[in-house]
Amino acid sequence: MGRFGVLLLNLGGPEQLGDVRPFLFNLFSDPEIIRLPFPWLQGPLAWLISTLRAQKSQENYRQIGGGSPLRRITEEQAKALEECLSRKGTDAKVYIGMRYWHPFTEEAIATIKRDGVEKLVILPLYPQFSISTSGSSFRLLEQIWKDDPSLERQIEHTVVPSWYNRPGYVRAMAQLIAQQLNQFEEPDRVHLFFSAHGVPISYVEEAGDPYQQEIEDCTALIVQQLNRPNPHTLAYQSRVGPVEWLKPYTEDALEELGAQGVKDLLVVPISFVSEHIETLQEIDIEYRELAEHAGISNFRRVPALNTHSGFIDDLANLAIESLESPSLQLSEVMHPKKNVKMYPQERWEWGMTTAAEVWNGRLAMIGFIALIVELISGQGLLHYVGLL
Ligand SMILES: C=CC1=C(C)c2cc3[nH]c(cc4nc(cc5[nH]c(cc1n2)c(C)c5CCC(=O)O)C(CCC(=O)O)=C4C)c(C)c3C=C
Ligand SMILES: [Fe+2]
Ligand SMILES: [Fe+2]
Repeated sequence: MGRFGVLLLNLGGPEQLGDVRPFLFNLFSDPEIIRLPFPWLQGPLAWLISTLRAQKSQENYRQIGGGSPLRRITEEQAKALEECLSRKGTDAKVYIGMRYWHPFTEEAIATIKRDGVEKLVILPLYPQFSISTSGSSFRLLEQIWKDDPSLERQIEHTVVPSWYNRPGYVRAMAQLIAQQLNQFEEPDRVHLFFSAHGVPISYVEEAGDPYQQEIEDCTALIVQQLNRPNPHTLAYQSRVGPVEWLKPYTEDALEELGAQGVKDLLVVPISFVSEHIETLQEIDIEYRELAEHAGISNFRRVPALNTHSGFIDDLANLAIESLESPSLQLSEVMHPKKNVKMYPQERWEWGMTTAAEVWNGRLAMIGFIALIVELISGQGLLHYVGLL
């Protein structure tokens, strides 16, 4: 029997304030996060936005203790998963590959190769698939595989694109919600507020990102499992930049519920399984304040799953099922046969025409001038459009 491995994919987060700028640079350098028509703009824009956004972002990380807890929690999840697999009779090593910060995906693959892993399950810690999250990590892995053909020979891999509909995960979520509901004075009067991380609407409508559908299906499954009379709302948080994102926006939905007279509200973060800046800072501090202003006097939140035992148990079952019957290859996830244009920059490459070349030049001039103005004045287009 060969050596088994499970690679957990996650985003990564700055561990100290000094990491914030380079972390943001890595994030904005990713074409799956900022989709630009011209690849050469990516580096300069990533530098510009990360430099200008760093201060505001650092302030948010300062409010949660000076760094993201993501690495620590992901390591705890990996350890719990490894132990659970072992209890179930499967000896597998669990690795962590972060997309934008340590331990990077590249390092994880180097270790996996050195350890002689022969069967690998690639398991994102995002329950729902998005081009901007799991898709981005899969794309990176595909590139790593292309750059090192020995990986294909050594490792039989299988990819889990998403798992929001796993019964154990849905049960664990419903259990956490029920626990919180029961602590309210009148549990049935509480409004359940599912808050998912947003993505620009063009990801869904133009690029065919299944994210919104998976979020909606996931919410419906959890509500069904919970089987309580509470009304519920689904909204999208953490918008960045000038374009339209999935709606309703969390801040608008909170205002509206406040105006309708809702007093007791329980927020359920559903697109991420660890505590992170957007639960600890954005929900617990920013949205709480906004909700209280809107008249929602009793604002509480369901904790993230972290190492919830039912959740880890389900992840272990999922990993074992995938090891036993490998199914999807990276190439199949990345280039699906169905009619979905999952990876936008491929389209742009096809669209490189003379007209695009002319626009290249014009945009370079506009961008350069805007950059100078912004750097001198500290105010400008990027502030105006909301990227900073
Ligand atoms: C399912 C979860 C996530 C989706 C979808 C997602 C898309 C997405 N994110 C940005 C921009 C930023 N994200 C940032 C941090 C961040 N994002 C997620 C998850 C999803 N992102 C998490 C868990 C975190 C926090 C990690 C941590 O440190 O705890 C940040 C940096 C923080 C900040 O400055 O606000 C940015 C920027 C875009 C543009 C996007 C979709 C295109
Ligand atoms: Fe994000
Ligand atoms: Fe945010």
